[in-house]
Amino acid sequence: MEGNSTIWIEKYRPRSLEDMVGQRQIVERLSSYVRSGSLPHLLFTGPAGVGKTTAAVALAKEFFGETWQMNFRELNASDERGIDVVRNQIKQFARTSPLGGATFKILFLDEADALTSDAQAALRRTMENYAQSCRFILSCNYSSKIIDPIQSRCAIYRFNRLGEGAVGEQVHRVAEAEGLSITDDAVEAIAYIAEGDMRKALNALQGAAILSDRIDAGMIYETTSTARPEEIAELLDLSVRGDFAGAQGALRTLLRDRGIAPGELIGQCFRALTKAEMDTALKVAYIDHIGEADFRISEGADAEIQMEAMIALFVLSAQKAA
Ligand SMILES: Nc1ncnc2c1ncn2[C@@H]1O[C@H](COP(=O)(O)OP(=O)(O)OP(=O)(O)O)[C@@H](O)[C@H]1O
Repeated sequence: MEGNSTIWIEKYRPRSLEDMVGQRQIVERLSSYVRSGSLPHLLFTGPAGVGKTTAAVALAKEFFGETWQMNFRELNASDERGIDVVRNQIKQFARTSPLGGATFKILFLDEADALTSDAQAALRRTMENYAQSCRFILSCNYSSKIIDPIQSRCAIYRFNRLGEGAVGEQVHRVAEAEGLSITDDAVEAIAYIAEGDMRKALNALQGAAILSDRIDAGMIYETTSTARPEEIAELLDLSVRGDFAGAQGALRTLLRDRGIAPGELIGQCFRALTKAEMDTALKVAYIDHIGEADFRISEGADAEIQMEAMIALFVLSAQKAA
């Protein structure tokens, strides 16, 4: 079956701006460039998997039609971060004339924030010198890492994490196209796991579809090694009630039996806490304990010991607050 051999994020990458889900304001503004036939340099910022590359490719297709591949080039700045990439590849592409009757070319530079500041300074000059023949679309996670003179030459587009509705819509589309049946709970589970990242969402769907063409929430949590939100809520609830043995048992089940990575589990506890309705002082203490454990694990401390220590501190803080 084709679906098993192709990566769905590529197979179902929207081919036009109109086919993208979410990001409506951005899609509308980008479409108006196509209608007017003119394009400034653009800076796309935002988290992974929300449509920055997709929008750049779709924009090029809509501007150039059949000749889009001749007039569009994608480079990833994290492959080569120094000034040479600007001097060689970028300048080389920018200076040559557009083809097939196009009035300019588009260079899409992914992970532009990986460029060194020297490389960014050279890029700024290239953007100025070849603005007639080439428009730049720079993409990055944080615009603060892009030097001001580049930012001021670009129209800035901030891509947000996709909402649960948008993720669900695309998951339904792909499931239908692949002939899968999927429960509402499974769609919800995918949206929970994805945290607004469509790449994560479609990979979770494809991972579960290897097991069966009838997908439920359990399969999604299982194949992505993620705890269910109810399990996290129970862990927190046991510790708030001061039941250390119970919380410790729940934690060990998740870590040892279910094989959930400590980093993932800490992230899930953090997300659950930020939304939880509980005493503010206790919530503050819990978030502080999470930050401490997260930091220590990142420094190389034993993850399981740190997680248990975190639970112990949860219980102590709850007892103090009682
Ligand atoms: N808004 C969207 N609508 C539909 N599908 C999307 C959308 N955003 C992302 N996708 C899907 O997720 C995949 C990854 O998205 P994309 O490459 O555009 O991410 P990105 O924002 O450029 O992330 P990165 O910063 O990691 O490069 C796409 O191939 C597409 O299948």
